[in-house]
Amino acid sequence: MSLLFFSVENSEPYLTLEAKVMCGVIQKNLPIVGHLPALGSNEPLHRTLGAMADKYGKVFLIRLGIHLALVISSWKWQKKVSPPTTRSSLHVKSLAVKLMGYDHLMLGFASQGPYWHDVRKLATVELLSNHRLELLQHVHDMETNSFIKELYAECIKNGGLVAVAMKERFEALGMNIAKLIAVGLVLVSDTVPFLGWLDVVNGYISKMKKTARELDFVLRNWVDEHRQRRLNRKINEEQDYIHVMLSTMDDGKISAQDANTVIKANCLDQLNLHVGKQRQVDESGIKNLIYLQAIVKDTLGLYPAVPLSAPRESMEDCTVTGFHIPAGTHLFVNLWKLDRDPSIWLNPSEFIPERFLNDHANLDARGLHFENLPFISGRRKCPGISFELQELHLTLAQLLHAFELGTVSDTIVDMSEGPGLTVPKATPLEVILTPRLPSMLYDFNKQKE
Ligand code: HEM
Repeated sequence: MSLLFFSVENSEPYLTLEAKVMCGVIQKNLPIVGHLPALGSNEPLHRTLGAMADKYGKVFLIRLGIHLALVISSWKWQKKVSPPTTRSSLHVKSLAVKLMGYDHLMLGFASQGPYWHDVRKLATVELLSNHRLELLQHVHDMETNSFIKELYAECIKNGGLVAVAMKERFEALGMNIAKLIAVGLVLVSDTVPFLGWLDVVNGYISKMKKTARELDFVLRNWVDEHRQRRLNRKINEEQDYIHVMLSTMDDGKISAQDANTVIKANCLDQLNLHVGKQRQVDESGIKNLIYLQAIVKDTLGLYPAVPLSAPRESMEDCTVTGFHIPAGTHLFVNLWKLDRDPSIWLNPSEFIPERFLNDHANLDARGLHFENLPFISGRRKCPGISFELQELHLTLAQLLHAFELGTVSDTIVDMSEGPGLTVPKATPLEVILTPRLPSMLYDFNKQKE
């Protein structure tokens, strides 16, 4: 089977418009059942298609304007229609795609072909390669540190806690990092915002606290060991300094007691500063934060930033497990529904990161496991996976380590989704931040000097 993607910014309003005009459901051996009022409503398309999957099954056809579209909501089906090396694909031509994708020049909007191939290679081998991300790890660390520092400073200025609208903050952080790391993919904040994970604040404070404790534990062990090693080394290094002080004493310029005090203070100051810096979690510490990784996985499953794959088109007639699929049929994979399959996940709509510690411990989100596909799989899978995971882990770790998070007046966070290609929150997220760690870790004393 030959399939292909195209991406449409704001594709949901576009699809909804067309769907309003002529939309019905065809199932194998079933007639069109009529119009779907829900498609004309404000409900996000992935939810509408998800509800249809509950009614009509994990695979069904809809009529979308003049096109037929196959909608897949099960990982078993997705596996059958999206082999990683699908060839000879045809790009869906549409005016909307042409206009919004700069005449198919943006990577996500480009037709499969030599241009897409070259730009994709540039993105995966150069801009977003693991090697490059490793080289530029300090950019991630630096930007995330100053993001946390800024929030911390606001807390201090406000007498200990502050209410912050997070969306803009995350957008600015993502933008800064993306600009520095992948100049040329600026599209990130426009089309692939990656902020949905903070929604987990909704009733999950205890899980956040558990993560913070995990961070404390891992870092404390590391710091204790490190502090001891560092102290020993520092004492050796100070030997030279001591010799100088002793000779100054011999000259009668300083007493032995004063010399001792100066040496100790000097030694401890430097050590505190050094250890203080290390107590802020960095990229190298993330691999030990198993629970934090589970939180990110479960959040990506519950709130995939791209809930519905961009439609692809079959170039020729084909059969998918007994179903006849005519050439020109569009394909949508409902990633949102797929990640909530009750035959795989216990209580799929609930936030239970523990599932990734036990039964599904070996699953990762990189497109190898079809049960969990927030970045999709195959040739058009997201090239920003490593970048994104690095950023999510680091920002979440730093944030939960540095602050207690709460909601304004302890209200439940409104989780409703707004319209768009990605899943933005309908209402802005405001959280109350209260520092957990001493200000020494953020170099405020040093800054005052
Ligand atoms: C949580 C964050 C993200 C998620 C869940 C995500 C998910 C996805 C998915 C599902 C697709 C395939 C869409 C389709 O059906 O065509 C995709 C494509 C893409 N993503 Fe991401 N993405 C994320 C972040 C990023 C970031 C940070 C970047 C860039 C630094 C990025 C760059 C791209 C590009 C360029 C494509 C198009 C690839 C192509 O068409 O060959 N994504 N993403």
